[in-house]
Amino acid sequence: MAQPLLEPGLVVAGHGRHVWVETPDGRRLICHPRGKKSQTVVGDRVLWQATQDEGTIEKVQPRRNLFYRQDEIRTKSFAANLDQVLVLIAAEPEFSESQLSRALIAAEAEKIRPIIALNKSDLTEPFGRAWERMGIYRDMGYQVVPLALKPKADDTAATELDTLLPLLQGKTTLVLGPSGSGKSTLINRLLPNARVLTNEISTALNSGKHTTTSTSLYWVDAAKTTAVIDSPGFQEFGLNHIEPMLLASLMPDIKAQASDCKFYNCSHLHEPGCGVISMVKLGSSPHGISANRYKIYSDLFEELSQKRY
Ligand SMILES: Nc1nc2c(ncn2[C@@H]2O[C@H](COP(=O)(O)OP(=O)(O)OP(=O)(O)O)[C@@H](O)[C@H]2O)c(=O)[nH]1
Ligand SMILES: [Zn+2]
Repeated sequence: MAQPLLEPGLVVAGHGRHVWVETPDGRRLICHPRGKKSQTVVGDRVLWQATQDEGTIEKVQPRRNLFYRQDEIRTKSFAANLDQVLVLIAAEPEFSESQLSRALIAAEAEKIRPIIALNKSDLTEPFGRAWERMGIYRDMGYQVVPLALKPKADDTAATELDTLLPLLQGKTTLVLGPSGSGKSTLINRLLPNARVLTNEISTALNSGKHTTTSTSLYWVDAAKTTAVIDSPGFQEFGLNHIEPMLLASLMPDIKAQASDCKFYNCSHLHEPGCGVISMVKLGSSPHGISANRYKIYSDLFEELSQKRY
């Protein structure tokens, strides 16, 4: 008997154990994983085999990287093979530096370039304050892009996406952002049909039973070279897979001082002669570490030390 034909595909949406796979010629079909253990996530390149009108995933190609999210109970992978992560925050509501730092650490851990976009530049005063708070992140080398995705005032000049679009071109970008930062506005501006697609995906994957939104990959251009991945409604990134002793190397401001420590295995929490601790005292002077960032470091170190599973 001839070997059944395996076809290539890209996972473009996932919900529970069912995924939507897109074929190179643009067809989309529901696929189920083979066996209980195997798991596929959005962005996975797979080989699948047709079964009646659906498919079975036979093989997941090796991943370049993998991103995690976490809820109260467990950590789950949810997106793979990313070129970059766009962390969207806004002048209002005031963003949490802890949440921002966690997103940056998650990206660093997978060696994915993060871009920070600060939305609502039309809100002059809060934006000015927020832009200032971003100063230390710019000093760390992160690119921070100002945006006005949907200004309240009728200021059309400010609505341009010109600064952002070239950064997305030809890449697969995971868009992350806290509620209210303008993520839906961004997705809708990049792809006016996204909402329609979301409904289509929910219907396909849930047979219309309920409409829990899922992580989805959208093509921004007709040639399918530029993609954004949207993962609605989640707050926490899975960081539990990170060794606490690696944390400093994933935070550029801490890392820059960690070579000055007396002990090679310094945790930068209490050791004498610690290069990091001495720089915290300098606050956010050019080479200092802000008290806020150091607190984020020590809190997260503690968290990662406790939750080892
Ligand atoms: N002033 C101003 N308001 C904006 C801008 N971009 C988005 N908004 C508004 O901010 C609010 C939140 O935007 P959404 O796109 O719904 O934000 P979201 O991140 O998807 O939030 P959730 O729907 O809660 O996940 C909406 O009222 C938008 O109209 C902007 O550039 N300037
Ligand atoms: Zn140290």
